[in-house]
Amino acid sequence: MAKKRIALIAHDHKKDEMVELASKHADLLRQCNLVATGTTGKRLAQEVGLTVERKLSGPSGGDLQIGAELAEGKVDCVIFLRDPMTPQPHEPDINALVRACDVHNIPCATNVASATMLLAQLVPHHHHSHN
Ligand SMILES: O=C(CO)COP(=O)(O)O
Repeated sequence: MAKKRIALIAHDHKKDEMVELASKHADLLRQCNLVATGTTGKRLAQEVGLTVERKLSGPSGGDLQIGAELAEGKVDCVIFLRDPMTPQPHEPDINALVRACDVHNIPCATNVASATMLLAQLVPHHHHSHN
């Protein structure tokens, strides 16, 4: 089965949570192709040791780059830890990415609880038969 391509994006106040989430699921994430916005990707590489393709930072267009890939069928799953308490200058870009997920029916988790459930479903478990 082809590797899943997962997009990982977190706003500044959510980056610690993203690093913690990715650390917990590092074994799984290492089996995937990862793409991230600039600063999120940098932290995941430096602090979790993941290999991540880095796009531009969100406010410079990173969300749009990921949204464009997604529209072309190149993204299987999005984890987007948005900060619901802080206005973002690039809110239209954020909405565009989440909208693209809905247009193309791509799973998009916007908080740690849903991200945890999504990741648990991502890779089919291999059952060993003991017959
Ligand atoms: O702003 C973002 C998503 O909207 C995230 O961008 P960074 O990962 O570059 O901080």
